[in-house]
Amino acid sequence: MLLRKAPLPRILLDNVSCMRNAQQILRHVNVSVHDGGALVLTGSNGSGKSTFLRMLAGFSKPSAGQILWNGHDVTESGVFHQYKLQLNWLSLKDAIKEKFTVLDNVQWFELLEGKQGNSLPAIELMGLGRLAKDKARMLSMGQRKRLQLARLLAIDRPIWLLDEPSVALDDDGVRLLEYIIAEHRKKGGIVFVATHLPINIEDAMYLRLPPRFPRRMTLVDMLDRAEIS
Ligand SMILES: Nc1ncnc2c1ncn2[C@@H]1O[C@H](COP(=O)(O)OP(=O)(O)OP(=O)(O)O)[C@@H](O)[C@H]1O
Repeated sequence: MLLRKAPLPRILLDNVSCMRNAQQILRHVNVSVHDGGALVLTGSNGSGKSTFLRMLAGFSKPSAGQILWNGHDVTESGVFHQYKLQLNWLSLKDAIKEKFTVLDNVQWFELLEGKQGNSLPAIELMGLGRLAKDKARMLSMGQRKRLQLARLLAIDRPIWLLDEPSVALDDDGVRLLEYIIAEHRKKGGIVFVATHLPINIEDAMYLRLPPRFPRRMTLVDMLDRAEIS
C-alpha cells in the first residue's frame, strides 16, 4: 500500500507566545494553515489580535515557540527574506499619500512590486473607478479602505494579513471584501483577519483570544444595576 505523507501546512504556529513591552500578550498559540485557508481572530480590545498579525508580519518575534513557513522558522534571516515577500498587510494606518491620485496610490505599490496593469482593474472592482484621477485627500473613510483593498489586489501576494478590514465599509463594501477574500482563497491564497465585525468567510477557522485582564465594572453596568434595584 502506498502511504502518502500529509502535506506540510503552509504556515504553522507551534506553541507560540509573544511579549510586548515586557508583558505577555499571546500564550501557547497553535495554528496550522494550508493553502486556501483562512483564520479569523476575534477577542476583546487589547486581547492581542493586532499583535498576532504583527508577529506574523515579522514586526515582533515570538518569545517562545516557532512560526514555520513551509516548515522553516521565519525568524531565520534567509527564510524571512523570502517569507516577507509572500505577505500583504492591511492595517488601520493606511499609508495613503493625500496629494497623489487614487490611481497613483495603488500604482506606486504595484510598481514597487515589479508588476503592472493590475491597478486600474483593482480600483474599478473596488468601486472607485470614477475617482481614479482624483486626489486621495478627497476620499471618505470607506473609500480609503476600498483604496487599501485595491492595493491588496494589485500587489497580489499570497498571504493576506488584514487588521479590521471592514471598518468604515458600507454593506456593499463588506460584500466586496468577502468576495475578494473568497477569490483569493480559490487561487490558494491564505487570509488572516482580525475583526470585531462579522465577515462571512466560508470554512474559516476562528481563534478567540482571551481577554488580557478581567472585565471591570463599567458605568453602563452600574447604571443597569441601579435600575434593577
Ligand atoms: N506599541 C505597543 N507597545 C507595547 N505594548 C503595546 C503596544 N501596542 C499595544 N500594546 C499592548 O498589547 C496588547 C494587545 O494589543 P493589540 O493591539 O494586539 O490588541 P487588539 O486585540 O488588536 O485590540 P483592539 O481590539 O483594541 O484593536 C494591549 O493590551 C496593549 O497593552
